[in-house]
Amino acid sequence: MNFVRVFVRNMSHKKWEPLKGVGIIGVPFEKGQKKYGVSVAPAAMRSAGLIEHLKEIDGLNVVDYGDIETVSSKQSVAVNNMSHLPTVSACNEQLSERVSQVLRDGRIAVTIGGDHSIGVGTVDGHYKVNEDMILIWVDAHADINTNKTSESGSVHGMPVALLVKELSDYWPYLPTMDWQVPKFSIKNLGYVGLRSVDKYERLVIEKYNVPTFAMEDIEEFGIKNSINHILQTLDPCLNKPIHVSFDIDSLDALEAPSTGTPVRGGLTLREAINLMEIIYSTGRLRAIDLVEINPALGNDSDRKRTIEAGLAVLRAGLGFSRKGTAPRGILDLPIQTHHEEDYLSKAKQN
Ligand SMILES: NC(=[NH2+])NCCC[C@H](N)C(=O)O
Ligand SMILES: [Mn+2]
Ligand SMILES: [Mn+2]
Repeated sequence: MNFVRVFVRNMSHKKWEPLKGVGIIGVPFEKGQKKYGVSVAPAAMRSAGLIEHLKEIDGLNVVDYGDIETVSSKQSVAVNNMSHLPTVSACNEQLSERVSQVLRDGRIAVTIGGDHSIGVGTVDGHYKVNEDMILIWVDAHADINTNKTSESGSVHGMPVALLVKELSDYWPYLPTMDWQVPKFSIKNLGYVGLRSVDKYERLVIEKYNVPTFAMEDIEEFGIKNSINHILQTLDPCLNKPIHVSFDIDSLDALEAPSTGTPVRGGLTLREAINLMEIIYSTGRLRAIDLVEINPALGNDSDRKRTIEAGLAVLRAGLGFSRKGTAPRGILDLPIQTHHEEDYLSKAKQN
């Protein structure tokens, strides 16, 4: 009787078996934009103690899946207004596989970029494992240009448009991208933090009614209501896996100066931490990308501040509590605080 009940419960919760922990993937890649240095971020994050910091989170098991090997593609196909497409494509193809592997291993996939063009690989890899996933794009920018609407020709401004099926007809044939079939629906996308949106990007967001909390909306509703509204809208039954693609430039340029396309007037670190804590607390967060940290930009203090902000965002998304955690095995310890000692010795004296 007991056995049957346990068995049934396990069956119905098959998808939400307890996670084994997180898997870290580094993507030292910068060909999705034009500035030197964003490819250094995974190494900079690692030497700032990324793995150790995450291991300090109570009970979190961390496995490092290493870096994606990024090589310049020798294929010389050119697509109009799309810089380094074959190289971007080759990196994302590998990344997609690695993300799927981490998720299939029962871990949250934490990907450290790299520029935001790597969102193609992370979301593609997540979608292959969880077709019902929802995507929260936290960014100053919408990254939903096509090669026809982009003013920069940089693929880091195009990943969302490459991913969503509703925009597939707006692209020409993209050589080297055959591995990636845009199946993800724009109906499962939400934006947080926008404040630099190109004309056609705005058109797309309005046409498809993408739940969007730009900075002025966050001003009005606060970060907590904003993210809760997005989660409710995309997933009214509150049972879908969540992917957060976090561009460090969503933070105010004062909080995260070392990034390629900074925009003033962004999220405070406190808002970003709160956002990640709320998403973590759903128990459904399955993938985080942290992108666009560029340690080569700014001075030492800029670099340090930006990396620390990135670490704080990741920790908040993975269960770190600002209230602190009790030491393990506390029940076995004789609990006696200094206060109690004082009190007892005073009581004895009297
Ligand atoms: N991931 C980023 N930081 N993207 C910035 C994109 C800027 C601009 N909208 C463009 O398409 O070029
Ligand atoms: Mn971005
Ligand atoms: Mn951005």
